[in-house]
Amino acid sequence: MSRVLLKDVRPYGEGDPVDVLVEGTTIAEIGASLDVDADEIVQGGGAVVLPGFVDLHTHLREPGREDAETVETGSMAAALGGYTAVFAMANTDPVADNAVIVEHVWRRGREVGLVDVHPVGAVTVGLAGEKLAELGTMRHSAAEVRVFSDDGKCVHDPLLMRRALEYTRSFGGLVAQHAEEPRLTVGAQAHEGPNAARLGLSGWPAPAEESIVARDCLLAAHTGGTLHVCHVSTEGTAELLRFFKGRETGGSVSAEVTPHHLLLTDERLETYDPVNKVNPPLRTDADAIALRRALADGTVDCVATDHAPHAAQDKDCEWSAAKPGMLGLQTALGIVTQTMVRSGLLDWRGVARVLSERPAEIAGLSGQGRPIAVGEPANLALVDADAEWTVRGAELASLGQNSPFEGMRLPGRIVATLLRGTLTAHEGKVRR
Ligand SMILES: NC(=O)N[C@@H](CC(=O)O)C(=O)O
Ligand SMILES: [Zn+2]
Ligand SMILES: [Zn+2]
Repeated sequence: MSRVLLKDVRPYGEGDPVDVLVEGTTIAEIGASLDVDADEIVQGGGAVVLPGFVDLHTHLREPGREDAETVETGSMAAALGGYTAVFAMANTDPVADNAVIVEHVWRRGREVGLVDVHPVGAVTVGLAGEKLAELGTMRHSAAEVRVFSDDGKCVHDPLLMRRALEYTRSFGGLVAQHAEEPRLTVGAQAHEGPNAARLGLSGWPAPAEESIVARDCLLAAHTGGTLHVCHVSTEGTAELLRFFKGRETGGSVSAEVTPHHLLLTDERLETYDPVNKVNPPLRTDADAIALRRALADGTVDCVATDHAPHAAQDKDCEWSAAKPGMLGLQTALGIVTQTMVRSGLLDWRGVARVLSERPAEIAGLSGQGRPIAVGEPANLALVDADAEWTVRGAELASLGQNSPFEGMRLPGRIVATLLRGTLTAHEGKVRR
């Protein structure tokens, strides 16, 4: 059995440094200055140990756009970012709306072996919003799909959404909704407000998101289904979630916020640089502040990256022609450290909750988001909380280079990532 010794680390950033011995796939011993042999020693230098991160919202672009990202390059980015599990969205080409495609993505993830790649199944055939996909077949495939989403598009037909909630309920699945009322966002290019007006960009109004969130929370309660709200972007959505989560109902609702919606606002649109184009759009300062608060108090359950790599030709063009989306996997921890930890809104226990424990619970992953304790699976991320680094899109593992954080100095560096006891990343390099 292989043994990895993590020297001088602080679980959840608490107490004096200890050593953590990993044997095979599990944590075997935790104690001060362990005197044991190991195949590999990782010098922690006081680094914070957290459970490996779980991303409920990743775009890996395979099949179909392997020029933007593949399961392999996306897995590398994930490992370097501290992730041990990612959920690969279904808006590929062909769409992951059947057992063949989800099994392909699942198998590729296993072959690469750097992170657990869980395919998300489409809710409707071809993401067309007209007919339910074969959800049960995907659930019972080798990929064991549990999370279903038409992300990129909204399941806007309320009857289809109702049926999806009812059907997924029958096998313990959930529907992750991209909340965007399409009639309110025809031609939308930017958050509807003074900045978009001044820049001449057509608006994406907050109620386009909020009206769908309210409707779907009502449907989840009525059907007893499980709803997950993707990339919450407005203060109003946070208020709605607070209201619906406070009600005693049969259904269940969870929500995620992206790192970019925690940090960036539509003030960045001034330059018309399409690296800032994303769906839902960057909003106002007041929204970002409300989202941080909602994440801190649990109204928004977790952080999900919405990692959306794009090929250069889809971003290096005029604003209206550019595709929406931004890289996220390798910068998420840095943004969360900056917006949530440095601001005092979350401690490292809280970071473990929003980046690992809650997403693992929402998706029903039994081996992820576990306590850092003897006998538990060794899915771990080591974080140098004090180190700062400068983001360079070209140096990130993704094929696409569309990072809006280019040139920013971020706190919080991933020292190492372990997937079931095996180092997948160490000192900025992927381990194969
Ligand atoms: N977020 C984005 O702006 N783009 C995503 C789709 C999505 O998450 O809605 C993509 O697939 O590129
Ligand atoms: Zn989306
Ligand atoms: Zn997405």
